[in-house]
Amino acid sequence: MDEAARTKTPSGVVDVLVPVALNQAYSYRVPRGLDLQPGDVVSVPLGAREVIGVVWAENENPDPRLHNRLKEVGEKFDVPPLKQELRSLVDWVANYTLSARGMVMKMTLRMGEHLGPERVRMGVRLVGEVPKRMTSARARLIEILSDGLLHAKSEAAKEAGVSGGVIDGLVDEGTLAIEAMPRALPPPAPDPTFAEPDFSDDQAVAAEAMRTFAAKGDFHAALLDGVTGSGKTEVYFEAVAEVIKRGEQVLILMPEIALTGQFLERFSKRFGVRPLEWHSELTPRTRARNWASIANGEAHVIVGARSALFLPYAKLGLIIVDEEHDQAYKQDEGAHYHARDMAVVRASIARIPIVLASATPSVESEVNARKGRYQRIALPSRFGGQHMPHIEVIDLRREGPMRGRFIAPRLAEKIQIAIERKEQALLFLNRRGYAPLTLCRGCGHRFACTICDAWLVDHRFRQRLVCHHCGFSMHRPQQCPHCQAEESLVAVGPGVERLQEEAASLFPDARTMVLSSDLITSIDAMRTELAEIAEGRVDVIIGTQLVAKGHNFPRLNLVGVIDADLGLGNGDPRAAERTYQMLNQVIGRAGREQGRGVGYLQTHQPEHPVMKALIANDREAFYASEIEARERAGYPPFGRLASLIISGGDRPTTEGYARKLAAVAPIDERIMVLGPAEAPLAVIKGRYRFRLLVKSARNVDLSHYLRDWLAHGPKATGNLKLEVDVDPQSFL
Ligand SMILES: Nc1ncnc2c1ncn2[C@@H]1O[C@H](COP(=O)(O)OP(=O)(O)OP(=O)(O)O)[C@@H](O)[C@H]1O
Ligand SMILES: [Zn+2]
Repeated sequence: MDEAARTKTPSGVVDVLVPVALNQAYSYRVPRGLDLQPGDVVSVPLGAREVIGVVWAENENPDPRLHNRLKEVGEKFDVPPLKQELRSLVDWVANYTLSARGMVMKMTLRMGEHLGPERVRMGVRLVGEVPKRMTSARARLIEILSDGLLHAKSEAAKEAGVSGGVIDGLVDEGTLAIEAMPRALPPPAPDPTFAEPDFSDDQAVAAEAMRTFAAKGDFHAALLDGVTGSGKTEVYFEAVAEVIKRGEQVLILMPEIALTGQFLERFSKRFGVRPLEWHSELTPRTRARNWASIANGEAHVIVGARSALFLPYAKLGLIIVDEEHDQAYKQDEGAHYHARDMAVVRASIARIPIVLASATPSVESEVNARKGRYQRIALPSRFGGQHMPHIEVIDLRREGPMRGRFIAPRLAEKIQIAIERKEQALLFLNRRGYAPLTLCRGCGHRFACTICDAWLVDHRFRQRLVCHHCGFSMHRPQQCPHCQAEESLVAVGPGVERLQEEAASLFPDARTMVLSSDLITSIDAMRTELAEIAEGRVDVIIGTQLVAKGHNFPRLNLVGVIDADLGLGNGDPRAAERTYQMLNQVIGRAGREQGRGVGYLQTHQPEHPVMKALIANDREAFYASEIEARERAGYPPFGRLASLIISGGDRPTTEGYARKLAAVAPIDERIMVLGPAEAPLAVIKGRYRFRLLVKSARNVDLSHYLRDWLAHGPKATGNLKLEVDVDPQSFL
């Protein structure tokens, strides 16, 4: 209906949604001669600015008295209109997450400043004799163009450090000629039969199920549930092949850009070309070009971070959410949305299939599969006859390392053996920096952030003490600022940098590498480091969660978890699930291609259900107990949660507002409002934080309840801020 039934706008007024924090669309007059439809991308005046917006609806009954006061639509851009499917998604997400619709819409228009068809760029080429009158500017330019090739005009001028006038002068004299630059070619199409893999028996069954699943069209969801190293990627590529054969587009969502390096290569081995990428580090020009080729249907397969969900696909036929359990899918700034859940919404609106893939499914998806809402496609064993890693416990109460050390003797011994065998070892510790706390041995002074309720983390590599919440940093002083004692400061606890120091002293001949997000300068640099590991040029890898998931390091057979208890017991209802997933994933990096993988868990609580399930490799035990616990407590997916985070510049006002808000919560027997309680991170960036937790039965429309409540409740004025997080993942 979008593209087909194009008629003039009879009322002469359209409602345009603009990319600002507003829910409603504004009315604008349609200038004579312009034909506008819902979905068209237009420019409109907004205050003193001109902004890009999207026609959301025709305004059929504009108020005639307002007509002359309405401003006019500026231009209509020459890009495909946003389809109904995408506009419905925007409405849905805004409604569900209580975010401003304009801000959700804004995510669909992230194409940079270049809008419309790519402009023809002019190039310059050396074609004639050198001129009689030479200047140094002319000489530099001619030097650059001496290869006789066509150079972009603006770039040649920039490189030579000359103005466009110098080029024009030489064109007039016949030395140079101006020609149009050829357009970038559309991305080549992936070939579904380029290199079909030989599947194992298990894989062949799953691959067939994938093809059938993808061929059905219409909305349905599958959980591709396969142990680490089972070949989930190879198997879901079969669904991708099926859909590109039909000429439709595929979106593959990845939680982290760190995972995409190896993925791009595997994709091109299977399909002959690379997929299109979408993430925050694309240059504006590439971003604009990729946006356009997604919108006009030239792009076939798009691999992207969560924001790729809101792109204007011309004919989306399948969505795959890889590592669907990953927390990184939740956006916790601006619109608080969960990209996996919203991907399911998009698939259902667009009536297309969706695959969620994971070795450690979220409890939500596991329950959906158990209840038959999602089709389960399982890969119960590793590819190539490889065994699942064997897991051993190192009980820190009995065989821990000596004071100030973090690698237990037994683990150190095993690493030494691995190094001698020319295998790799991975030490996992989900803590950036050198030490999480610095204190004075003399007076006990602890270094804390001045504006957050947090300790400063010692980063030796950068030589600073850093707050992980606001970025505040300071030089590590020589003496204690409190008691003035010299050389009295000690680092307490380990971070990955400190672990590297220990590894270097234990294994002096080994090559060690630390991988941690704060040490990464660019996506390219990170991909290079990961490739070096995969090639075996590192013996001991020390990393945070950045190395925990998805990677394939052929020579890695030993994983040591330095502090398996780190994520447990902080009162977070998802702590058990997250710890299970994280440890399972990281140990799953071991023994993928040759030899038997072993994981060592250093823990103080080997009897904890999560540790027991991991040690016994008993996934069923974990899900059964976790599902039961959630059901008993009415936690998701058996109930719903939302949190309201109230922050402000001073404690009494903030708490007072939180109390007033809680007091006016509408009474509903299916809903409980808990709090206000001081947030675990009680102060961030000098702002005091309180939380209200709203808990309801599963069948309650919690968004509706919240909207109703907030519409009637006291407003967050002045310095106060209220953030709504429906389906919170983080409880800090
Ligand atoms: N049929 C196959 N033929 C050749 N190689 C395969 C096949 N299946 C899997 N592999 C290889 O086995 C390794 C593991 O596969 P893959 O990374 O897809 O596993 P996974 O299930 O995604 O694991 P994880 O959950 O740990 O990320 C990869 O190197 C992959 O190329
Ligand atoms: Zn801080």
